[in-house]
Amino acid sequence: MKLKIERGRGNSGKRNRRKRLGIVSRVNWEWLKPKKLEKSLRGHGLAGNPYRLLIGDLGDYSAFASHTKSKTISLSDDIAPHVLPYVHHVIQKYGKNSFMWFGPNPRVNIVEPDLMKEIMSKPNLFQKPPDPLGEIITAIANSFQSFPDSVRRLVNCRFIPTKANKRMKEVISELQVLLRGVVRKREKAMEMGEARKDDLLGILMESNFKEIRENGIGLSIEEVIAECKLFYFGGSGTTSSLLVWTMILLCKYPHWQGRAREEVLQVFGKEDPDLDGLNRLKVVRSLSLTALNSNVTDSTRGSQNSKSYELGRSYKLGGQRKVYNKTCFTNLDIKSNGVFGATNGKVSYLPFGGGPRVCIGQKFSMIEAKMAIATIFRRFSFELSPSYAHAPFPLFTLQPQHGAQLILHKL
Ligand code: HEM
Repeated sequence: MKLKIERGRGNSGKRNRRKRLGIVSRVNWEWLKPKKLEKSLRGHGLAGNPYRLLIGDLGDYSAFASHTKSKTISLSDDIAPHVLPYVHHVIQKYGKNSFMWFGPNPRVNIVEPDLMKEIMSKPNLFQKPPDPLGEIITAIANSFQSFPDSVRRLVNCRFIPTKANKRMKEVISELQVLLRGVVRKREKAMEMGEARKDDLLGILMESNFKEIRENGIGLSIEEVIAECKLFYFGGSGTTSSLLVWTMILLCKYPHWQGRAREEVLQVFGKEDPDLDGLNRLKVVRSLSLTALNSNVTDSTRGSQNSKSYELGRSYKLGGQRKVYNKTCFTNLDIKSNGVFGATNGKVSYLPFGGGPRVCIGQKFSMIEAKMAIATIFRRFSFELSPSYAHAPFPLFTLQPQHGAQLILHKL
């Protein structure tokens, strides 16, 4: 009996200690650490709002986003205030060397192309998020959700069982089961010597199989699936979004639409487009590159360095701080005197990212886009429908929020 009482006391003592430790670590995470980071950021010459408990700038971020989501802009307007209104507001208020709070995590805004390039070229100092697909899915999920849920998801990083979240979880696990089945089938085929080597999964599995056989290390099934999903998500929305903005842009500039068509007809005549001809489409390529400039709105790098790092001549970065590496602050525009008129030359041009983690599909996507453009332009001319409302909307890539209503005229 005595033993029982002592054990009981011991357990409740442990529970109390754990509770106290839990409270201490929450206070540290929710308040002390962000305040310490804030002091260090300000000490390095960066400016931003004071940290607000748990929520940081997320309330303002969401309010600005909801406000602009209900509006449309003119085709000649700068898209930055519409696409990333809060980031734009913070930069207007605090300047280029600024930061904002995503919950208790600060993010530094980087808008100068040279600094972006410097960050992207140093993947050991500025790491890509370990799960870029997770970031994309979270971004997509958040943009569909109402503010309190999305904020709680971001702040707590916990699963909140809302209807949308539950459906998202179901879809993700259905996709996982489906893909695992496909990979297992391929594994069996490989074992029987009947493997397909003419698609991404086949090539990936073959090289992985070889690596395991020769060196004893390789990707797990889950990692193979993650790679395939990354390619699928990274490659599908991006190129179609590029095509849509190229067409919208060329409705605004019918003169350039005419020049692109002339080039396509000159190169292919009545023949179907081929790879050799696509490589000769200079005007089409330049126009696509121009439309691309505002395709991907931002990308993120985390900096986990304990030592501080001097970025350009502007400021030092260091500590466990996220770097919000933005690439959107250029306009979807071309001037009549040249296709690169308003995009400040090639200096600010980073649509495929940069450094060793540059987009692996950039050449492929340009071929895809030129093939689609060549096919459409030979058969149709097009103009914007009066019902088109210009509202670029960030969903990893930029999407036309109300669709892209175009009127096609058969040639
Ligand atoms: C217009 C089309 C495209 C654009 C604008 C684009 C843009 C980008 C950007 C900006 C990044 C780097 C993100 C970062 O640094 O955080 C990236 C990475 C990536 N892209 Fe693309 N992309 C396009 C097409 C494609 C296609 C067609 C594929 C696949 C077939 C693809 C596969 C990938 C992959 C796998 C990565 C990750 C590379 C890595 O982390 O090492 N992309 N893309």
